[in-house]
Amino acid sequence: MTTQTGATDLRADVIIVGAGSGGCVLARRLLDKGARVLLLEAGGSDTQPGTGLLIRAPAAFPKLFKTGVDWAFDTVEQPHAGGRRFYWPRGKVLGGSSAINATIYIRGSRSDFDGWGEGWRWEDVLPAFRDIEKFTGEGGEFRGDAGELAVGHRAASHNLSHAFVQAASSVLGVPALSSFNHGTLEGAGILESNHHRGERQSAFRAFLRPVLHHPNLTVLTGARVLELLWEGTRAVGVRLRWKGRTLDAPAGGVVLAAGAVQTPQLLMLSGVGPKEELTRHGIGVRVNLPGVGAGLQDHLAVPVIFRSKVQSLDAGSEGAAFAQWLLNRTGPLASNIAEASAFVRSGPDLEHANLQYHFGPAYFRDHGFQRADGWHFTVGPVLVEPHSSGRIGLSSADPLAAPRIDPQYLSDERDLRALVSGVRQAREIAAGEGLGQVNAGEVLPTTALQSDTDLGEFVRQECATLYHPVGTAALGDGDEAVVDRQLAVRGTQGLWVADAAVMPRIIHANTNATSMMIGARAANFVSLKL
Ligand SMILES: Cc1cc2nc3c(=O)[nH]c(=O)nc-3n(C[C@H](O)[C@H](O)[C@H](O)COP(=O)(O)OP(=O)(O)OC[C@H]3O[C@@H](n4cnc5c(N)ncnc54)[C@H](O)[C@@H]3O)c2cc1C
Repeated sequence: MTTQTGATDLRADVIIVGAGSGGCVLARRLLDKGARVLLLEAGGSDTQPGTGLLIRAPAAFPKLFKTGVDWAFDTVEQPHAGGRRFYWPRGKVLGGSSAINATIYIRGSRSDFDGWGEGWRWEDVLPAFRDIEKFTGEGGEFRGDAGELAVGHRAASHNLSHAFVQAASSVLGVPALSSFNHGTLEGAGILESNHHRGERQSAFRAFLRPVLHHPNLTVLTGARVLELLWEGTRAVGVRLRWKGRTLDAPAGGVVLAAGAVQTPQLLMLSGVGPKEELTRHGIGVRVNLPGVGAGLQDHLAVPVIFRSKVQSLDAGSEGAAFAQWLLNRTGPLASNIAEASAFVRSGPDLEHANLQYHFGPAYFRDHGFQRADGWHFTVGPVLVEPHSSGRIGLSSADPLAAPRIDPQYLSDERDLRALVSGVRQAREIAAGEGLGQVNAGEVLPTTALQSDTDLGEFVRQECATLYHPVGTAALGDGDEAVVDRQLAVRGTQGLWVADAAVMPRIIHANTNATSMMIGARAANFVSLKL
């Protein structure tokens, strides 16, 4: 599958590897600055038969799992989480993971970014967030209304989601909020989404599709980058597989935006990474950077599910839901399943809320692969301040092989304790004012499980990724930093990273908005050096 637009040769000022959240925003902002951009995406178009409509219908995202638009990675066995291998979906399509995600739009908090330090504090990143947003609600100093990305409340939220907000705020003693995007992550509220008239707005749809015929833009789909090309320590292009051929594409600079899983893999395949890891796989060391692949963090979610006395989102026929969505872009498929959230501290001594409940007026377990008849709602505690961290390594020097993914889930005891407390609190919320009246009984973990030991075992067996890996090419100043504060790869020239990999510490919320913000800011740094 190929999309070739604008200029037809492969010569560019900048090559961007990966048309995901970071890559699409970066490409658009570089075009705006007059650069010639070659964007290389391993996946295909987002309008392919079989997946195109499922990408556009927001609540259909679980139907995209393990299809052709999903890399469908697996972690290595996780010794602290029942020895399980965790399934990790990642988008392999124009738009990347923003084309298969749950469309929640949420920035991190002021303290998240202040913690990243110089150049990345809240005051530094806020203009970039505002710049990308076309916010449909009440504006104000924190919001942008002139950007490309539709942001705001969905046209409709389920009554159960409103009941959750009421119950969570009264049980947890936190305020009911109209938005989480003002820099503070405390309270309960309906989540904002990236929807436009009932359809998903991926980063590709918002930022690139409108300018696809720009003369300075070439987008190649089905273009798998294998490694970087070098002159000494200067990146001067990439080698790629495209239409069964291996090609070399030169450029004035290269930006990796292949995501937190594959950006470190590409760096290592190109000789940039921890010396021992490269040597083990027979790869020559160009720059010994021990931080590449290290510092991997993710958010873990636990399904706590109840039967509902009122009709839930997933109760009707799938065919009818699809017909309604096709007709006027309303109904269950115009939802994003995780419609509401609440942020709370699992203990009084914590500085920040470390749990984010995701509420869905539906049965959501095992990425949606496991279904159940009847009406349900899910109150899923998600650990947004994990202490465990792992790494991305190589499984082989073969660029077409999947990398070795080891998040080391629950290796820090505090993470298990926080999630167990989250399960207990989810039960309280489900019994709270508003939700208690429609709660027809606990399905998961089941009321039989009450002790810390039993609930701990339940968490180990049932927890799943909330799809937010970050930190594998972290920005900073120390020895473990992979990129500097302008996102340039240390020890190299002409090479940058612009995706979720650069987050030096996972934010306390969903990671898509921040990945796009990183793409937007990267354009400023890269264009200065071209
Ligand atoms: C199922 C799911 C649900 C999620 N839900 C939400 C949500 O509701 N809200 C939220 O805020 N966040 C959510 N996230 C997380 C969010 O989408 C990601 O953090 C964000 O998209 C990451 O952006 P990125 O630019 O780092 O990588 P990606 O968007 O993953 O982009 C990387 C791109 O690089 C391409 N690529 C990789 N390797 C190569 C190569 N060698 N050559 C060429 N191209 C390559 C990939 O195909 C992909 O298109 C979700 C993620 C998933 C997977």
